[in-house]
Amino acid sequence: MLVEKVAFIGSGELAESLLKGFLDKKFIAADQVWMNNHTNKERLADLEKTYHVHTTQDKAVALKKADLIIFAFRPADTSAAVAEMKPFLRRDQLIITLMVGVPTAFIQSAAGVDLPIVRAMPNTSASIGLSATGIAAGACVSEAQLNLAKQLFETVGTVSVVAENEIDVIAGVAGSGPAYLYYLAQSMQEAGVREGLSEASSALLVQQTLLGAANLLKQSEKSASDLLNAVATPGGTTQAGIDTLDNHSVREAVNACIHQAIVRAKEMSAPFSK
Ligand SMILES: NC(=O)C1=CN([C@@H]2O[C@H](COP(=O)(O)OP(=O)(O)OC[C@H]3O[C@@H](n4cnc5c(N)ncnc54)[C@H](O)[C@@H]3O)[C@@H](O)[C@H]2O)C=CC1
Ligand SMILES: O=C(O)[C@@H]1CCC=N1
Repeated sequence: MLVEKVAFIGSGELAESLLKGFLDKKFIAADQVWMNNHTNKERLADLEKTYHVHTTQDKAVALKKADLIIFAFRPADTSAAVAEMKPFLRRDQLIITLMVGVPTAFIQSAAGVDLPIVRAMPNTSASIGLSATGIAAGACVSEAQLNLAKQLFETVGTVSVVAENEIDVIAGVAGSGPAYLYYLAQSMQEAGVREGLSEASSALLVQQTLLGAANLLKQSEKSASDLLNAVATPGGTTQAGIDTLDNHSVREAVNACIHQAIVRAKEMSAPFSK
């Protein structure tokens, strides 16, 4: 399946991360892309200037002849956005929806048409081709359409095809996941500075440490716990640090963090599941 025209409805942080990744990997060319939002003309002008894509505040223009439509607005804006799009949505268009907590069945029923809708949960690392994305097929999606969505997200990272009820878990682990690591990076950088490093030096050391550890975790045959043990010389500095994390119940905190993110996804889905 070839894609002729892609419309992004909603042009915020995630839409830009995906756009950048898709263009860099040449899955689509800039002149095949229409970016839309409903109020922020300046944002559209910036995107047009940076990526040379088409932009429009008119949904009819964005959606006309679009064969791939990406819903990238916030969950709370779903009903209004789908109502605006309703006259222009057709069964031969593939929709990819990114909103946390919004089931494909809700969009289907709000649109009033049997639309092929793939639910996807990528993360912002798509901008550099390193997203961990989960995708799930809605009721009317053919195998070819699911494959197209898979191919699309494979251009910007790894893809796990899951059942739709697992998307909330993927949101909690991988959609929000980069933020947990940025939180860790912030904390490590601040600690480095507090202990006497310059801001620049601490930032570089932390960036490279995270990058090296992530690459090794991906490339090595060893598990995270084997790799941890390889760093922690018995009686050494690492063990002193890890014992302190354990004393502060950081493992439990990470579990609770992911659990709460998933609970929030479920809370957010409540208005759409009635
Ligand atoms: N930011 C992230 O890392 C991730 C976000 N998501 C999901 O992606 C969606 C977008 O998130 P962000 O990009 O962070 O939000 P954002 O707030 O940066 O962008 C939302 C965009 O939607 C536009 N919008 C609102 N109502 C609209 C309407 N009626 N018609 C057209 N455009 C409209 C806004 O103008 C804005 O451009 C959310 O639903 C979120 O749950 C999913 C995975 C990761
Ligand atoms: O924070 C959020 O709600 C969105 C969904 C996953 C990542 N960002």
